[in-house]
Amino acid sequence: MSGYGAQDMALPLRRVLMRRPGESLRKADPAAWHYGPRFNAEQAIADYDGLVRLLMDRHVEIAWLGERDDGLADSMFTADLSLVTAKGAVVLRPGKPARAGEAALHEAAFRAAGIPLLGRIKSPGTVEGGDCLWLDAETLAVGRGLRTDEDGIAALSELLAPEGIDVLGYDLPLWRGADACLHLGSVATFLARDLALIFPPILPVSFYRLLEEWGVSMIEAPAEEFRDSAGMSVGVLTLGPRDIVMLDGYPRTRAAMEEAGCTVHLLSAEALCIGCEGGLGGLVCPILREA
Ligand SMILES: NC(=O)NCCC[C@H](N)C(=O)O
Repeated sequence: MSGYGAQDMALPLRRVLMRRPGESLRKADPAAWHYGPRFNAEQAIADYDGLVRLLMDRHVEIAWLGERDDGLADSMFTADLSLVTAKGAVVLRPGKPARAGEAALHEAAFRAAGIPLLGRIKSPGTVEGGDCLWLDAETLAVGRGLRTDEDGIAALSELLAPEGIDVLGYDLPLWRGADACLHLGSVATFLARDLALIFPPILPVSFYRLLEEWGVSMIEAPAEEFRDSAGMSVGVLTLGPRDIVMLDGYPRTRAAMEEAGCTVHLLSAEALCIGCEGGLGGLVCPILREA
């Protein structure tokens, strides 16, 4: 497969960029990386392999970023470092300083895959992919918070404007503080173009209004499961419209999605997602989403 372009959050996932955790995760100091008490590197790697099997069973093509012992413990969260458009990849600049070295890995992977580089976010701006949600191919909503800042949003907007893409910024709350990971995608995930899973207590009001304007139906994630999952219950992986992978152990969130017509696949990945403070959706950088 050679196509690229993923300006949509829910079209069928065909091709992705991933990085299997290995030595860098094994050697990670949990306090330095802000990993939680459920962190366990060996279990996280086993959890990750479960996700890979699920994607391979579904014939999703995986382009691999090779694992090296380079100390980039968070680098399995590939969704945060790039956005892939129909015109090429945009390599982002993470707001978490320890992740800065990941950008070069992504650039090299796109070069190797023959995917042109549309641009990159440069200092001083920061943008993380977890903050970026496509409403349609011409409209990108971006959360402005601790990981993505005003300079980054301005730079992304300038880069994408010639492609006819509007970039809209939405303020995120501080929530659990400067060291924690909170993205726009932590509080809203598209399950289909017209359906989103949201966590209302910390959803930006203006973004909520935008979803209403766009006619998006919203499912509210149960608060106690959001809390018990340390905020990871909303960050599901959308394989295709209403075709969802979520963390096992959150039955009320699952039931809410099933009632809205979703097929839900469960993955046991506590050590990986709750331990490493990232959602399932963050583990996959879509290269191609296509009907
Ligand atoms: N999009 C995502 O779900 N990203 C998760 C990133 C987790 C990683 N530990 C971080 O703090 O950046």
